[in-house]
Amino acid sequence: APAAAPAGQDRKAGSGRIGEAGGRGLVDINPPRGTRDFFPEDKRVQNWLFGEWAAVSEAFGFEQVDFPVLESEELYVRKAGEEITDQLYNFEDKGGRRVALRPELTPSLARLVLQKGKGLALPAKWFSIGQCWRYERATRGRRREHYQWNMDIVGVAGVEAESELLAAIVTFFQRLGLGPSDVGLKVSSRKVLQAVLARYGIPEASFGPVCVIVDKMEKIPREKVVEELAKLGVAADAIEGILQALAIKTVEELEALLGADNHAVADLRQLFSLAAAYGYADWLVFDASVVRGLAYYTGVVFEGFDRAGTLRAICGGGRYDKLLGTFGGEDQPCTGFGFGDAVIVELLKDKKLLPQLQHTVDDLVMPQDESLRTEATAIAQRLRAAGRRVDLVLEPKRLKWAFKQAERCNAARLVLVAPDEWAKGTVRVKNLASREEADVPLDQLV
Ligand SMILES: Nc1ccc(Br)nc1
Repeated sequence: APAAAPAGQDRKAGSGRIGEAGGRGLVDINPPRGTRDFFPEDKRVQNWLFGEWAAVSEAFGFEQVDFPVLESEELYVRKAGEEITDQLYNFEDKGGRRVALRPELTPSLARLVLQKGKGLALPAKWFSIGQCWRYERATRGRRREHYQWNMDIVGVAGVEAESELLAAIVTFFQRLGLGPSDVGLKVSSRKVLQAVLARYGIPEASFGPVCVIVDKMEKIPREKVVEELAKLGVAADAIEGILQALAIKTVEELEALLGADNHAVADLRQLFSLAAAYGYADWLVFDASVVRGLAYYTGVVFEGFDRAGTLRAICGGGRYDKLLGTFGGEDQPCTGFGFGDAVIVELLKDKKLLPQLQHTVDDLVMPQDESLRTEATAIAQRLRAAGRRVDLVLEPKRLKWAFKQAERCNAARLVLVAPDEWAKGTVRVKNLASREEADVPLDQLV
C-alpha cells in the first residue's frame, strides 16, 4: 500500500474520543496537539530517512552522539528574542527543577564538548538524530515536534569545516535523487552584519538580537523589521546600512562595500572555491539576506531551499564559535547544521521521490493443525537463526487466510508444517512468486 502521510499522522479533526455510545468516551485516541503518530507505513519512511542521514554522516567520518530530550531550561535562556526560546516547552519538574523539552540539539552537543574538556580529541565530528519540541500557540496550528539530523564539527576555525558540512548535505540530496535544479543552498556570513554594525558603532551585545530581527525579513513586513531594530536602539542610518548590506547580490559587491580584507569576503571566496573543488558549486547561492534565526551564529550561515520556493527552509546551520563561552566554558570553533524530517518529506512527495516501502518477511510459517504447533515453532526459530525474517502464525487458521497473510507481509515463502510431510522429515514450501511448491527436507530449508 502506498505510504500514508509519510511525515507521520497528524492529529485528526474532531475530539477523537471513543468509548460509550455517542462518541463522548473517556479516551482521546489522537496524539497530543502538534504531534504525530507513526503507523508502520509511516515509521518505514522515517527509518529510511534516518538511515540515509546516518549513512551520509558515516560516509563523512562522523560519530553518532545522543542526549536526553529533557534538558535544563538554562541551556536555552538566551534573551535575544529568538522564536526558538520564546516557544520553549518548559516546566518545573517534581523536584522543583526548571527543565525543558529541547527545541534544538546544539546546546546539548555543547554540553558534551564541555564535559570532555581537554580530553576531547579535536576536531570532533559528531552527528545526532533527535526529536525537538516547541510550544507553538494552538492558533498557529503548526507542528510542535519534529526530528532533526545534526552534524557538527568542533575545533576547526576555517571554512573547510563548513565546506564539509555543505558537501554532506549535497550528498544527502543526491542520494535521494534531488539535484541542483530542485534544491539549493543559500550561503552568507554574519560577519557581514558584524562589519556593518561596527561601522555604525553598534555595541557587540546587540549583534545577536539584530540578527534575530533581521532573520524575520522574509516573514514580516520590512516596516516591522525597521521598527524592531529601532526599538533595539539602532539608529536610522545604521538600519539603512544594514538593509542595504543585506540586499547585496554578489560577493564582488560585498567586497566593494566591505573591502577585500574583510573576513566575510575572505570566508565566502574560500567557501565558493572549495565548493568548486568538491564539485557542488552549482548548488550554492550567495544570499546576503541569509542570517538564520539563532542568536549564537558568528560566521558563515547557510540554509537549504527548494528552487520552486513553495516550502519553508529544508535545513539550516552555521558557525557558532562563542556558544561554549556562554555556558561558562572555554570557547572552541564550532560549526554545524540542523535538518528536519518534515519539509524534506513534503519535498520528496512533491517530486515523487518518496520510496514505496512495504512490510516484507522471508517466510510465513504455519502448522497445518495445532498438533504440530511446537514443530512449527522450532522451524520458525531455525529459520530465524539462519537470518530469515519469519512471521509465525500463532493460532489455528485456514490455508486461505495464510495466503492472504502471506500477501499482506509480502512473504517470499509459505512454509506449512503438515502431518504427512512431517512424518517423512519434510515441510511443504510454497514459493509465492513462482507459485512453485515442494516438500523440502528440514536440513534444506535455508
Ligand atoms: N525548534 C523546533 C522544534 C520543533 C519544531 Br516542529 N520546529 C522547530
